[in-house]
Amino acid sequence: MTAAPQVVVLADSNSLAAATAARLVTAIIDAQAATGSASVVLTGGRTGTAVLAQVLAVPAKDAVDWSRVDFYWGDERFLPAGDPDRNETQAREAFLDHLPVDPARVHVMEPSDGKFGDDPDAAAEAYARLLVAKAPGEETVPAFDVCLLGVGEEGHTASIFPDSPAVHETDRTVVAVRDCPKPPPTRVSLTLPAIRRSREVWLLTGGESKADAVGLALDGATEVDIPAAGARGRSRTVWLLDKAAAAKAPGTHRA
Ligand SMILES: O=C(O)[C@H](O)[C@@H](O)[C@H](O)[C@H](O)COP(=O)(O)O
Repeated sequence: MTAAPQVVVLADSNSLAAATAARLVTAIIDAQAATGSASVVLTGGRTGTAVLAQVLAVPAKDAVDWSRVDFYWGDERFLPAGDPDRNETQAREAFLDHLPVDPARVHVMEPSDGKFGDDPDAAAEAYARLLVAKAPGEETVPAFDVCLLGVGEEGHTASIFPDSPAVHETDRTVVAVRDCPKPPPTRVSLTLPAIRRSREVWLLTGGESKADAVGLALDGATEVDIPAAGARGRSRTVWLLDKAAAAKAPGTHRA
């Protein structure tokens, strides 16, 4: 079992996004210094997208070779390409379109009008095959340097919801998710076994509506009840919170 999660509490949502963005740039610089490249799993949601937008304001971003970063998604809303609600669309607008990334290293989950049409299972299987192709040796998922994840009010992360088929998935690395409580209803998502291949998992969330889920996740809740509790990195798990979301977290030191 990996080390206990670290908890970092920032004053408010703006400082949460800014601090996480700076941390992400440093993590990418460190990864590239060690291996020549970096791999980051992006998340949807307001907090995750705010972090990406803040990266553009990090002076050290120019020390990153953005052409040698592989970008993946933890989940995607299964919508037509370019739909404003797609995580890909929001990430491109906030961040990817403003940096010299290598388009071949931006690994999107297929849209509902893409190669596989309106078949989320086929899109999920294709993404799983991509992960195998990018993974070392016999592994089926790359060892992502950083996996960014949001957290929902009831404890979901990526598109893995409490007591859902996705949270009980132990074999597949990517699944189609239907009838999601959070719209849109159909999504494609990494599973917890895939997320746990990450070197570092960063859960980032703010606001008092998340305080209950955060408190339960950090106080021993099962991943079936609170899927975010099962999102653990192999070497580090960090919860990046604002004060409101940390209000019920056990024993946290507030920045
Ligand atoms: O596609 C999505 O909706 C996200 O992947 C989802 O997991 C999100 O990160 C959380 O629901 C938190 O969203 P907020 O940060 O907007 O509360």
